[in-house]
Amino acid sequence: MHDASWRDLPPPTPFYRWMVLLFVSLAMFGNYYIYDSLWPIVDLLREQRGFSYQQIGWLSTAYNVAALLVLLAGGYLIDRWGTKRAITLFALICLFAALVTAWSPNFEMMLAGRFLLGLGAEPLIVAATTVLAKWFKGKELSFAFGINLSIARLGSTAADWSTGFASPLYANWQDPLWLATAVAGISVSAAILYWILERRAEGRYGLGVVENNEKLEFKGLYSFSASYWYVVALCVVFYATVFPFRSFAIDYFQQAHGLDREAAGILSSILPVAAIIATPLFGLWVDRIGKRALFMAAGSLVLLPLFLIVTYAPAGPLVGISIPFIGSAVVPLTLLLVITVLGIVFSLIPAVMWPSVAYIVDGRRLGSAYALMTFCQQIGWAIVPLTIGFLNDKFMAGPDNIGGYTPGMWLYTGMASLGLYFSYKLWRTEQGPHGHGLDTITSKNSA
Ligand SMILES: NCCCC[C@H](N)C(=O)NCC(=O)O
Repeated sequence: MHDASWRDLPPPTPFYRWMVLLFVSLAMFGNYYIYDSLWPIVDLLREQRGFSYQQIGWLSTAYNVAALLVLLAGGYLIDRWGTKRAITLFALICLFAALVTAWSPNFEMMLAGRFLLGLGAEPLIVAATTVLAKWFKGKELSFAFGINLSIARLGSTAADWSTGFASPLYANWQDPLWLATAVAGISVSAAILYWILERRAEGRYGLGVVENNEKLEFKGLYSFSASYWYVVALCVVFYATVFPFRSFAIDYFQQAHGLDREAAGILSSILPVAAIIATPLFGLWVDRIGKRALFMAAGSLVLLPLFLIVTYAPAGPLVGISIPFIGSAVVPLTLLLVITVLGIVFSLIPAVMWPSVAYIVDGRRLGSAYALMTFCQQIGWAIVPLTIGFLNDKFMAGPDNIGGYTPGMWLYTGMASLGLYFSYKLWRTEQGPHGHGLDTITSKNSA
């Protein structure tokens, strides 16, 4: 709680604000790195530990199950402890989770590690959003969110790139996970530095107050409009397609397309790299011209054929990619084009979809609306990796039977068609009398 004297204090200096953004974003960097550190070792887990694809699917789903449980209480805990304690505690949980995942060759232990990661990582993301709202409200909030997401996604990129810069570690499944544990240490250190900064700021600067931020409230669920539910439905199917695809992508590129691990990691990294560059640009563009529902429908349309192109189209000529200090790769042109386009869609849809909620939902219920959307997101994202794992096992997918990966690709395509349907329904609704101006409000004509 803030007393009246807080309002008399000067606002934090820009330097102080950007330092807070940097440390909170570094905490997110570690969080994303640990999550994605598992995907470059899928083949090693199968070869050295005898895991099935479905067990790999469970390692992904365990994260979401924990996130679903903790998201119910996450907002309450952040309010009760304050963001300083909450971020540090959640970063420590992520560190412990990384340690448990790396520790034992036992599947159940690894599952427990991924479950713990879900307990720490998703509320850390919510707490980071709260910090940004507190420090940047009325300033460069959207830009700060963009930077924060880009630094977080650098964590995903670094995990993919570790197949190049840390290639000697990939002789066994465990060493890359120890590296992830070390990166988790960066996350905890950044959280502690943020704590110190905010503590020093108290009594010196007046910070904004964030009320009812990100609290999940099921009451009043029925009063959200049809447009809100179409956005939520798109969010569910979109992330349930892209995140599971990323989880299995490196292994898929190795087994079905014959790439080595380094090349597969570099290829997979194009998706987050494209997102780092293009997400803020799409955000700026859509703010200028509106057409949000149309952009979401266009993104969904572009997504639709990509998994079938990867499966059925000729691989095309080989092309070289070189990333200074990281490594180089020679990959088929078709794969390169598909992953680049997927990266553009992975920038476009999130850049438009998340801010669109603010136009559809009353400001007082925005926190609740976002929390509900994230909750639903986790449900779809929990189910699909398990199903992909089941399909890959059932159809005996592997280098000697690459057709075994095809049912999974059809599942992604089915999800993408649902995304196209929901985004079309959203666009139609927004054209009619119950629209919220998603396609018409721009930075020029908004009040
Ligand atoms: N390893 C990434 C997990 C991010 C989950 C988070 N709930 C989310 O959806 N963030 C938005 C994004 O587009 O990354």
